[in-house]
Amino acid sequence: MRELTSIVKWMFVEKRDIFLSVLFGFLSGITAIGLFALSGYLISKSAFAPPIYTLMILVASVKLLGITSALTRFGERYFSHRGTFTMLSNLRVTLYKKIEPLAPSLFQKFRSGDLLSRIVGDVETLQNFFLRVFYPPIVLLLVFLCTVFFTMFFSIGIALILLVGFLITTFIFPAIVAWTQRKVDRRVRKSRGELSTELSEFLYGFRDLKVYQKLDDKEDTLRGAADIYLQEQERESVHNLSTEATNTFLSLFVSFAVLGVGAYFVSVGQLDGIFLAMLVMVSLTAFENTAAMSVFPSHLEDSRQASVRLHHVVQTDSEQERLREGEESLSVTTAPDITVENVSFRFPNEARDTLSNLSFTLPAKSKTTIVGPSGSGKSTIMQLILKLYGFQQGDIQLNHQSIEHLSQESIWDHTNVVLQHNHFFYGTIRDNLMIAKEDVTDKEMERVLEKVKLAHFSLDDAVLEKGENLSGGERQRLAIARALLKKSPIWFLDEPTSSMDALTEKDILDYVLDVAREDTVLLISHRLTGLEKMDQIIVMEAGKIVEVGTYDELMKKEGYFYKMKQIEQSVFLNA
Ligand SMILES: Nc1ncnc2c1ncn2[C@@H]1O[C@H](COP(=O)(O)OP(=O)(O)OP(=O)(O)O)[C@@H](O)[C@H]1O
Repeated sequence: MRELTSIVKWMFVEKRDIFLSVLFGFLSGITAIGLFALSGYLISKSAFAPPIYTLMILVASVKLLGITSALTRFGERYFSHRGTFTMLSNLRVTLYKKIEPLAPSLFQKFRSGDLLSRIVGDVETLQNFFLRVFYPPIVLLLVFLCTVFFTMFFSIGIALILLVGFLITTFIFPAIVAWTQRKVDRRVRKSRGELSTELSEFLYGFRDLKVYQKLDDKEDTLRGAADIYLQEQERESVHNLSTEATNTFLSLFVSFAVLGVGAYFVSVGQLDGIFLAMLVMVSLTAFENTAAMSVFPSHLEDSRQASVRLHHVVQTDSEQERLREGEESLSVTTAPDITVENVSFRFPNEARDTLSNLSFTLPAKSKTTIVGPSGSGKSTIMQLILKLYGFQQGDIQLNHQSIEHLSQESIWDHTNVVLQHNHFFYGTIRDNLMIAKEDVTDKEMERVLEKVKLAHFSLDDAVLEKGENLSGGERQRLAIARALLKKSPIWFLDEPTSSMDALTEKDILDYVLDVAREDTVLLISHRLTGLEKMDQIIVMEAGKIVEVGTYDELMKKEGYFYKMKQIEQSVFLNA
């Protein structure tokens, strides 16, 4: 319940619609009871042939109550739905704000399908929280208290029957149902998450599954997950329908009890017979509203589980939260120096350190390359400087400001980043370039495209999702074009030219280094060519730095770098 309370706090920012929904719900419930009570009284009274003006007043009142009831019902629906949509948007915005700083470590904890099912499905589920869980019981309680109070003027005994019936249908029965509901709901939710996970894996991996002829196996798994989900949904529907039927039976039973006991009271002279039909109508109408309580446990449980799952996604320890609150902005106008001091890092749930005791400095405006075998931790160090992961030991400073105290956004703001895999959005070349800078002109973009040898594209050319219609080298050049437009004083380039031919690679890297001559550049590279012009080369192996120096120094030393270079040359000559 703690999770539900905190999620509700994010949702219930706008309180006006909540108040209006309760008010109109109450007015609608009470006027509906008034309408049917008066109708019952009118029928009984007509049997005694009262004066015509009495009938006229009664008929006019019935009509007035009918119109009021319809209008207030409309008001209730209008405000409750408007409130629900506002709450959902509040929830989505708050959730996004909380999730954003947690990426990419979030993918460490959740598979993407599961995450999607939580962010979309569970948020959607919570739309029922206000509509079916929060305000209907408040309205029901208010309407019932007024009804019981009204009935007391005619018969205390019947008022007591209504009260007992109310307690059973509104509290006792839903509480029993809620107890069994937990298990049913948990199974539906679990199977939905599994189906969503399988489906997203199937879609993402479709091409590879096809090539490796494993499509049928995966389809079977997917069909199995879908069947389980359907079975669980069916079980849930049967459970909900039987709950609804039992609740209706109990409500009708109370109205029969009112009729029977009322008839007895009339026969012993404790109740005027003219009010009997009215009291039965009151009971029937009042218990009509308790039908909503039969779905209350299922929606409460749904909302509770959805909030637990959402809470789990955005959970951060309070220490991290505190640090985030005290963060400052990185303020640099020229290229800063970057110092890494005794940094050790281990990915969550991993047994061994990925980086151990790393120390190096990137002087302001310097050009540094990190080289090393695959898996030695080159990309990881870049991700730590970008504050995408928090490290366990050591410190990283930008211009002597520890990144622990700097906000992620301000670091990214001052950095041009080209990663190994860059994302491209469905749209045009222009849309994909404008992510770097919104006020960039077409001329600037065309110039940059030309510099990265993409002049054959126009800004209006289509880009498919994830850049599917571009070659690997074109995707990398487009990512470099994006970074060039950003014009920030720090450059992080993670194998930005690995899919390009040697000539294009050389031309583009030369151009980038020329543009970045006044900036601090960190380039991760697999290839050991063209490193002569770098100010320093850091050689890594198995998460440790094994050598640092200029190209000439490292070659002269004839150590690890020298050996790597020899191997590369021999592979090149043998190819
Ligand atoms: N999200 C992750 N969770 C757990 N381990 C990871 C994660 N990402 C990378 N690793 C591991 O950390 C180590 C270093 O990875 P990293 O990507 O930094 O290597 P790299 O030197 O950049 O390799 P490459 O040249 O192949 O890109 C590898 O052993 C890798 O398996």
